[in-house]
Amino acid sequence: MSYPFLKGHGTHNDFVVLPDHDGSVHGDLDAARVRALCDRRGGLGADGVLRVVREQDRWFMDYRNADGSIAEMCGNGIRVFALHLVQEGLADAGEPFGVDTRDGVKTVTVDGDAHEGQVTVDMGVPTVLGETEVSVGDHTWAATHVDVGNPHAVAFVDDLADAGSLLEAPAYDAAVYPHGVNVEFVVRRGEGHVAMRVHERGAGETQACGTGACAVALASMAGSGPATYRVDQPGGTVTITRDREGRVLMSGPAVIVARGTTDL
Ligand SMILES: N[C@@H](CCC[C@H](N)C(=O)O)C(=O)O
Repeated sequence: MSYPFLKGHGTHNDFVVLPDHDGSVHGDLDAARVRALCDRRGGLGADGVLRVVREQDRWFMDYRNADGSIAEMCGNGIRVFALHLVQEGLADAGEPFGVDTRDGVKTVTVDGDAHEGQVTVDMGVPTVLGETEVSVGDHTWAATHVDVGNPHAVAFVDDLADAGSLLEAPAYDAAVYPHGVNVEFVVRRGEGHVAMRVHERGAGETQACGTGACAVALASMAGSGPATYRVDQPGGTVTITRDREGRVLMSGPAVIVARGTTDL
């Protein structure tokens, strides 16, 4: 069976987008199909899949990692998802609208010029849950446990190269993260400015992680007042702002690079 897809990315964290408005095309989307779509040699290649579903009066982002696992939320994915809706005339640029996720409804705004693909997402109020540890080989770092709807461990390192090749998942405390964890390695670049690498649960090292950038910014901010951080990643930069109420806004680019059909 042939069905439509799009390919897009947010700071080079890339996704296959599957329009499935009434759930009739991919209602049975299983892990094996997700893995086939995300396969970088035998498939379309991506870090994850975004299934676009209409539920009652809202759009639902059904997010899957490249290994077929389900995650609660994807920060780069939701920017691509929102841009897709605007480009298809299903939502308006310049107007905030809600996108449902497994972590609840997020309010997104695609900038007035949809071709620029700059999207802001209200990520809610992430929670800093305390200290833990992560390891790569025989190197262990203290890390901050941050819940951005999905789980993160943020480790400050002397040099981003200290994390090594990241071909393997860093070791973590399974009692703290019974469902796995996304691990960010961070260095400070200056006032309100950090750089990071990430090893994502279910996808390996990716070029960027939106929820990870929020976790990193929160772990970097002193106190609890308003603050803005620039977060550089191998695939690009996002801006993270915490407001007076502790809500976190993420702004960054989104791009749709291809549209087609696939038999996968
Ligand atoms: N790349 C995403 C996060 C995707 C989910 C993550 N791998 C998990 O399993 O929690 C982002 O941009 O936030």
